[in-house]
This record gives sequence, structure tokens and C-alpha cells, in this order.
Amino acid sequence: MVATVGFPACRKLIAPHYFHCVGEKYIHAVVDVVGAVPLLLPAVSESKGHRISHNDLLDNIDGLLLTGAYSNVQSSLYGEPLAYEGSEADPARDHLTQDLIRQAVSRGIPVLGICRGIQEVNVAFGGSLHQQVHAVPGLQDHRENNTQPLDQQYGFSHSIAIQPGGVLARIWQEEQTQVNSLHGQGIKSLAPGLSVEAVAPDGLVEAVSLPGKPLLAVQWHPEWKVTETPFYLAIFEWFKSEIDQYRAARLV
Ligand SMILES: N[C@@H](CCC(=O)NCCCC(=O)O)C(=O)O
Repeated sequence: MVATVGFPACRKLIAPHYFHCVGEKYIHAVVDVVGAVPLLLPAVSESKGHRISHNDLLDNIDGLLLTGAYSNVQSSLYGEPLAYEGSEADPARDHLTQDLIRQAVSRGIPVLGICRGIQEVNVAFGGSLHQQVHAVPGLQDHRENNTQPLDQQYGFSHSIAIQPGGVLARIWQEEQTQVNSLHGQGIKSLAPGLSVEAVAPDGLVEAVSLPGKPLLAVQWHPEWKVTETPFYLAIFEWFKSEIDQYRAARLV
């Protein structure tokens, strides 16, 4: 049977109804590189019956991919007031992912977090976020220029320094490499237990892992043209390898 990767959905109002949705480029990366069946995980807690639990969702997947999204993790989840008006929220996704992350990790399900996904991982384990990285003295502006074509928005933007001894150092031989950058928020205080995998030139944490668990979360977008970008491909091949090991262990 083919592996299955779960994608916690964003809950969006496409008036007059709400929809649960996942970005297509993440789906393509999982199908093309991991060779897994993509499974949208809706915010089931929005249904009044609560007959389907988050653990029921996790029973049906071999890997969890936390996608990027223009919405921001609610600052109340890390004990801070909203820093500015106009921050797009997705409380349903937050409620879903905060619990799914903790339960997936405790069950040893491989987790790959991307952009909003690394922020969700950091908050889920007790860390906090800069709500406007560009407003923090000493940090750069990590946002994209959304007036540019997508190839430029998702093109290389800055280098990262890969920390020795981690997951990225195992899958990529160079100590520095280029990544794209499309985020206004970022890790402020690192959650207890998370390990820094890479940092940007301004010192912002750009990737984390959880030693002893199959979890990697990155601030950039490795799903973008993943088959054409060796470093991005190595990340999804890591995800596939962890999923294969997870499935093999379940057969024992
Ligand atoms: N809202 C957060 C995360 C930003 C993010 O995930 N951007 C990509 C959205 C579109 C896509 O899926 O590529 C922040 O601003 O830091």
C-alpha cells in the first residue's frame, strides 16, 4: 500500500461559504518526490459532533506536512498581544495543528514543517514568534515583494548557515546555501527541546529539528520547483526516508 501524507488544511472564507484548502505546490512535491498519497486534513473540530478526533486523523497518515500560509499563528498561543492590525488569522488551522504536531511527535510520525509550519512547531512546543521580523532592530526584512513574478518571489533570497551535527548537515554537504524567503514572522524564543538547524545572516533561526524524533521544520519554501533545486530535493528525500522507516517499523 502506498504511503499517505497528511496536510492540515487552511480554513478560508470564499463567500458565502468556508472551505478547507491546501496549496497545490505542496501536494505536487509530496506526490513527485515522496510518492505518497496526499490527504487533506480538515479542521474537524469545527464540526459540532466532534466525532472524528485528531488521533483519528493521525491513524490514517504516515507523514505530516505543515504547509505555508499567509495567515499567522495567533499570538495569544504564545502569550502575546497582537502586535499590529491586519494580521490574517486562521484559528481553525491553529487549533488543528497545535494538537496534531504534539500528537504526531509523540507517536513518532515524521513531520516536515514549511514557513508557517516552522512557526507552528515552535509555538506548539512553547516558543514564541516575532510578529514583524522587519521591525526588529538588527533583523532584515524577510518578506517577498509580491509585485514581482512568482519565479522571483520564490527565487533565492539569502544564504543560510547550516549548523553542524543536525539533520540538514547530514543531508547536505555545504555549510552555507541559498534559500528563498517569504515570511513576515519568525522565531523569537526557541521552544525548549528544539535544535537549531540553520540561521540566516541576521541570526534569525531558519530551520529546527527535534533530536530523537523525525521532525524537520524550515522557514523557506523547499516545495518550490523541488525537482530542480538539489537542496530542496534533499529535504523532501529526507521526508520520504523517514516515512519509509516509520512504515517499516509499523509492520514489525
Ligand atoms: N504568515 C507567515 C508564514 C508565511 C508563509 O507561509 N508564506 C507563504 C504563503 C504562500 C505559500 O504557501 O507559498 C509569515 O508571514 O511569517
